Amino acid sequence: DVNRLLLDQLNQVGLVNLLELATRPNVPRDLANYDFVVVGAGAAGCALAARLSENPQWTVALLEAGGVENIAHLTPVLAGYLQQTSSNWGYKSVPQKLSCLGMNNQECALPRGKVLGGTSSINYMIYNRGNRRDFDGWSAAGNPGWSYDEILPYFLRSENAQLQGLENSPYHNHSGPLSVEYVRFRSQLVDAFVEASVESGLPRTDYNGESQFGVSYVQATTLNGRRHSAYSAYIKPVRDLRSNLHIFTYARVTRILIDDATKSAYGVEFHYKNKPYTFKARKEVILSAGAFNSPQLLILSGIGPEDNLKAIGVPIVKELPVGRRLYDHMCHFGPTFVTNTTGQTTFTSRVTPTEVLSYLLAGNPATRLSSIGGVEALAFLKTPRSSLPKDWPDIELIMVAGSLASDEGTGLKLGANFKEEIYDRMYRELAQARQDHFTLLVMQFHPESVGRLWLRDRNSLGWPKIDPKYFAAEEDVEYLLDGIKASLRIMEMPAMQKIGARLLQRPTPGCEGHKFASDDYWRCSIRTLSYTLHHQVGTCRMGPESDPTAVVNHQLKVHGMRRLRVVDTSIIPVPPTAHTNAAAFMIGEKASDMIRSEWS
Ligand SMILES: Cc1cc2nc3c(=O)[nH]c(=O)nc-3n(C[C@H](O)[C@H](O)[C@H](O)COP(=O)(O)OP(=O)(O)OC[C@H]3O[C@@H](n4cnc5c(N)ncnc54)[C@H](O)[C@@H]3O)c2cc1C
Repeated sequence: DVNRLLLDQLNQVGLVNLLELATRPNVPRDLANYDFVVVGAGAAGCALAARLSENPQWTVALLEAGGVENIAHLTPVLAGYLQQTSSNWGYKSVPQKLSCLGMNNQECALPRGKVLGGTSSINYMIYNRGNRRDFDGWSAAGNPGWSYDEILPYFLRSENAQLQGLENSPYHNHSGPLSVEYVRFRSQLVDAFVEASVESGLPRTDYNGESQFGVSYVQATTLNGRRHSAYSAYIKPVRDLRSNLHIFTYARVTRILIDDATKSAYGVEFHYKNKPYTFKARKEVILSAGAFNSPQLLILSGIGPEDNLKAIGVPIVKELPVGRRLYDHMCHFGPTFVTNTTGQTTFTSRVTPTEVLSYLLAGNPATRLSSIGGVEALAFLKTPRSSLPKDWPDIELIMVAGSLASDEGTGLKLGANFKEEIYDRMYRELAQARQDHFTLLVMQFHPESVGRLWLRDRNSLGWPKIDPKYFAAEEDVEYLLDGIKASLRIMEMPAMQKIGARLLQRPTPGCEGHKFASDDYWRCSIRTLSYTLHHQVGTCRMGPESDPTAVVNHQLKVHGMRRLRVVDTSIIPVPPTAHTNAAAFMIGEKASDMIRSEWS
């Protein structure tokens, strides 16, 4: 019927969310009581709140600092632009000495989602779970319940896979809330890359299946070519059906309320439209505010390292190493290769009005608009330097049908804080000539470098200080160098020769003193074009009480505290062999079971 059709169309373009905000603002009632107060509607927070509210006896408040998604969030090709919107918290690192030399003021950009859906609403939508050994390692480190065999059911529970050829795989489920599909739009460049990878000896693989090792077209958290965020997957389908689930946007939590005598959390303070409010939690307060904001909230509430709490004048409730460890996955943004093809690189300005109409109105999932920011394939490799077991990759190549030139310097360059001269001297000409090209981002999975996060003052609306210390360990650069060499070997394969793929002959600014493409040139380039894939973990590290680096235990309860958990990627103890969004959903799902079994 016409109304339904109209609603469907409005939904497609994200307008329903905006209307919802205008017509149904959820105004908080001061001092309201809930069973559970969940802070942050990101990947883990949405999964958790949706699962907890399945029990009609329990009331759940989900508090989110940001607003709602719109058409830009839903359209995968625009991923790179979202970092410049108010849906990004906009964090930057403190100036780095050994990395991000190509960024303004040597500050690495550290985007995070600030919107219903959190970072799952602004990320690049790559769906990737990790290696069996990652989780077995968590379990062996004193975290019972987190081995691969025990967490796989939670990855599956969240997934609704529409992956051709994997219909019968025991590693995929087809009935969960989160849609996972292959990106339908594919360039000739990715076909050549996959073929060349196979020619170089890599097997074709399902990197979320039995073995990660090899090459695959990318699996994405999209539904019919549109972003499927935590909000779209978990909350939207149920929010009108559950009167026990209350969702508040633009609600910025500033402190956890704690009874000092019993060390029990009993509520939160937050700001809504510049006014302070309090919510009480009868059962638990759960922080799902992400790898930067969950530790910030703990420290603001007196749970953190003694020196930091003393320095900012917050009374100590519990001394814990909050923020003391910060891991991430660092990349080299490149190498970039030009090709003899035409019309294959994802230039956003090349999107035609016909493609837009066919995507928006006919819902065609196979247009350029469904490309997840140009990412088309992943390859998981081992470098000769790795001493890890043979089935545990240490490098990933992320094949992107473009570069900073794809949006002519209007999106990614600004989002990542690249200096103008990087764009001018390496990419501008590619954009002007609409020269076909692609980039292989080379990412290291298991870095030795460890950063940290702390607070400079007790301003609850301020930014945490973040020093990721990328490449403090020299060895990390050597891994990426090996990864770059592996990518160059793939370029020598016949499938790459067929499309005339050759290294872009534009030296990285600042590295001209080294012979182009020599080892020292690449080492310099790695420290200059240092690009994080935003997989920050470890700031509220999970581990047993005996572990001096641990903040939460295996049930995600904050050590020494009662009725307080952290449920998000900050609990991940070491960087996984994966991008971190899938793990966030898994953590939300698993936490909901732990909470259910405790309170039921
Ligand atoms: C640009 C970018 C691209 C990425 N691409 C990928 C990818 O392709 N694949 C992948 O697997 N991973 C990717 N990641 C990483 C991945 O998306 C995140 O690790 C994951 O989504 C984090 O989930 P989370 O639940 O831990 O936190 P988040 O999703 O960040 O959720 C935290 C939520 O808490 C809210 N919040 C924070 N503080 C407060 C407060 N004080 N009061 C109220 N609310 C608050 C935030 O606004 C946010 O909504 C990317 C990340 C970024 C930034």
